[in-house]
Amino acid sequence: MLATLPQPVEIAEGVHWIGALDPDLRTFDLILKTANGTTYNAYTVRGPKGVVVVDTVKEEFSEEFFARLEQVAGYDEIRAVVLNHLEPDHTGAVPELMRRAPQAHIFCSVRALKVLTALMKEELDNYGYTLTDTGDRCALSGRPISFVNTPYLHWPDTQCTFLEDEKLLFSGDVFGCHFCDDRLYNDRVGDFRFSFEYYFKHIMRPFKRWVLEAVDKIEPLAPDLIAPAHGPILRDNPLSYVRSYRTLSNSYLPNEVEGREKSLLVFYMSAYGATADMAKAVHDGASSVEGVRVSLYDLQGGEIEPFVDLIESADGLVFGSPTVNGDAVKPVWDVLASLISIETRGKLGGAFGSYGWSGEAVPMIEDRLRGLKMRVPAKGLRIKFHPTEKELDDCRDYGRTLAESLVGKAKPKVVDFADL
Ligand SMILES: Cc1cc2nc3c(=O)[nH]c(=O)nc-3n(C[C@H](O)[C@H](O)[C@H](O)COP(=O)(O)O)c2cc1C
Repeated sequence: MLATLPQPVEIAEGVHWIGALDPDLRTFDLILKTANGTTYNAYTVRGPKGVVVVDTVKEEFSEEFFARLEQVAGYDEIRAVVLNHLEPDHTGAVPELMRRAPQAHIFCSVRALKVLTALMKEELDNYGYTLTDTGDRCALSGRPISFVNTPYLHWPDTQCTFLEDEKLLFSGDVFGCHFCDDRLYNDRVGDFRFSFEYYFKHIMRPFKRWVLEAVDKIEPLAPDLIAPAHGPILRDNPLSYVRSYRTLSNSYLPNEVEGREKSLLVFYMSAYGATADMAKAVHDGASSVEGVRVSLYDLQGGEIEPFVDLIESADGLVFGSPTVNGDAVKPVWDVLASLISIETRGKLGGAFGSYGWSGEAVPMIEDRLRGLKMRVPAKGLRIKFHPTEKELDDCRDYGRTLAESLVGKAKPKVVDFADL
């Protein structure tokens, strides 16, 4: 039975897990699926001078959290509350905890102040708080603790907290995953590798460059134990999870070797063949530019997931969609929506498509590309119904212009047939 752990669990000398289990959760933060629910891990550290609470739980699990906390500490013993990440699933019980232990001093990262203020509102004036940065050290409850800021893993505010005498890293969402199993430890729970990688892919991947910076700071600490805010506590070979963050981040980094050929992907959808003909011409035009490798994909024939990996390592993306009922077609939107888990800033973008009378699809796609912080160097190409030979030349020109912009021969050219 995985539903409840009645007692706090001592995971190191004077350190207790006092979190909550949520085995029935199937969707997290609207975007993540979880076949195994999740946990909201919170901890206490007892030292000669009192108790530190590290993180809390989602608000609806507060009762469970306070019940466990009360088994290991009195509220008047709590000297500090460390907040590694201020997302509501870890801070839901913080306002009530502070009311019960108003003498406690809050520690969170410099970048967390705005979220802390939003969380506590005017109540924050009642409490003391310290904003931490990498390398800050102090003796909380009489035990040596240092902080490691890990910005953008996965919010600006995130940090890890290192209990030096136990070499225990409280890592917040870093190295976490959505996997609920009341056996708690990585060497005792079921196989959760898929969950760990899925979490990385959807939560950490867009910030992979920040992940690499964080790993550079964490690896030298050589933690003996990693206690994340979700999922199993990593006591068996904890450094392997740190290294796997490095490997995963590197695997998603585009190949930035100077002088390599650029990759341009052309995606399209077409009901009657007009946008398909445009796509082939855009592809041919782009392919005529030396140093650019161009690939053409009909979205009718593919699952989206593998495209996302291709897109991450590509330098440019062009989308072709007919206008249907004043919009671009759903498979195109599906790809564009799935780009939230990857880094698109600075990639080249373009759009083209056939239309009948109003032609909204192309400008709508361009807006989305700009919203993803992509560079749209030439105005998108719209053609009424089936393209003529002359219009196919325009498509080739458009493809060539985009490809030239990719290899630096940029002379952006405005091609607009809206008035045809
Ligand atoms: C169901 C349907 C709805 C359409 N709605 C629009 C529209 O809102 N605006 C427009 O400009 N064209 C509209 N069209 C016209 C198509 O965009 C046009 O036929 C186009 O050439 C189709 O391109 P394709 O051959 O690549 O599918 C519509 C066509 C269909 C079949």
